[in-house]
Amino acid sequence: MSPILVIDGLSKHFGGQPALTAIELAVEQGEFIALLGPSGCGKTTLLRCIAGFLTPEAGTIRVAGEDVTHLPPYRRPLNTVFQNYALFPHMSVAENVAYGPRRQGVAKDEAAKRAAEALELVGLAGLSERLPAQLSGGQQQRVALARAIVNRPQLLLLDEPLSALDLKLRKKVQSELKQIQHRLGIAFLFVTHDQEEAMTLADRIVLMNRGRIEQIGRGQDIYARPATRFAADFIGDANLLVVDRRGDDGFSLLDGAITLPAADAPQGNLTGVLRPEDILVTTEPVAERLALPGVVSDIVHVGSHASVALAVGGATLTARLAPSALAGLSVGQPVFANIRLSDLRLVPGDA
Ligand SMILES: Nc1ncnc2c1ncn2[C@@H]1O[C@H](COP(=O)(O)OP(=O)(O)OP(=O)(O)O)[C@@H](O)[C@H]1O
Repeated sequence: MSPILVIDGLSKHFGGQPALTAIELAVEQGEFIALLGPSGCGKTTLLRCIAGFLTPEAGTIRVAGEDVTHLPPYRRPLNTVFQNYALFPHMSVAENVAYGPRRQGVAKDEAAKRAAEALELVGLAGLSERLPAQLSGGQQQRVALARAIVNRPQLLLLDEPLSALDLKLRKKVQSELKQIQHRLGIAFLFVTHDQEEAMTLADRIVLMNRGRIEQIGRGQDIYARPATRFAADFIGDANLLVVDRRGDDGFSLLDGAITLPAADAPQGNLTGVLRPEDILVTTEPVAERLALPGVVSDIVHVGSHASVALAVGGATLTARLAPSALAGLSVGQPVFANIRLSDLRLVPGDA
């Protein structure tokens, strides 16, 4: 199967400032992709270039094998669900969904049939005669989705479609959205700045920073093997440590820096990434780990686990502990932070 979307060397500037730089991306048919990154990193700009609302200065965009870079939005075989999915308040749900096909000249009966099918797909078949004001926020969101899929696009772009919903409803609509996407079998490109949402929904995450792609991969793979300091910090919690090459053969934590044998460490500035759950906190040193003596400086209970701050070797490390491992620990207590070299990931850039 050839990819549904291929982006090659895409760049976009606003007033001389780069908003997107050399973007390369291929999305497979039926894939759920999350475009994730902090505010201002270029997610919406990338989506708008794909939709055709912005023209890039360089690069190409291919959808279903066709170069659409210079086609107007309505000629592209895709559709977009926007953040504020304004429905027509005076039209019924069914009329809202049939509106697009009707405007394209589809006969009334056929448009109504397509709208009914789209509403069936999003699970709203029973509510087609209601007005938008008679629906919940989540149901309105599904009407917006039905409107976007009524013409069966091959690719659906979604720009933070759940951001107007409160947290509880958002979680519910997330799982519905995933099921609908699966049923439809069309590729979704979903913009979010919420890493948990991206982890929950996406087959693969495209992590963006300052107009560039930092890393592409499954959420759990980016978490386990971040390619950059930014990726390590953005996906999940991380202890980010300065790496110091001492040239001796020891691995230790001294003066706030991880020291490594020079021979083991790649060239350039490096950050050591250590996940909180990889630190074992004990009162006695653990064999076959580097047992670093330290003191508990804080304990914070976070739902199902506790976050324990440790003053160790001039650095503060955060460990994640299950409640059972907490027994007997208190602030000010001397402990050992036991770590393994194999759990330390070295990424380019300063800590
Ligand atoms: N029309 C515009 N004119 C000038 N600068 C713009 C325009 N649109 C976006 N930018 C700038 O381009 C950069 C990327 O913006 P973009 O909206 O793509 O970010 P984003 O990742 O979607 O952010 P958010 O999560 O806040 O929506 C930002 O620095 C933004 O200020």
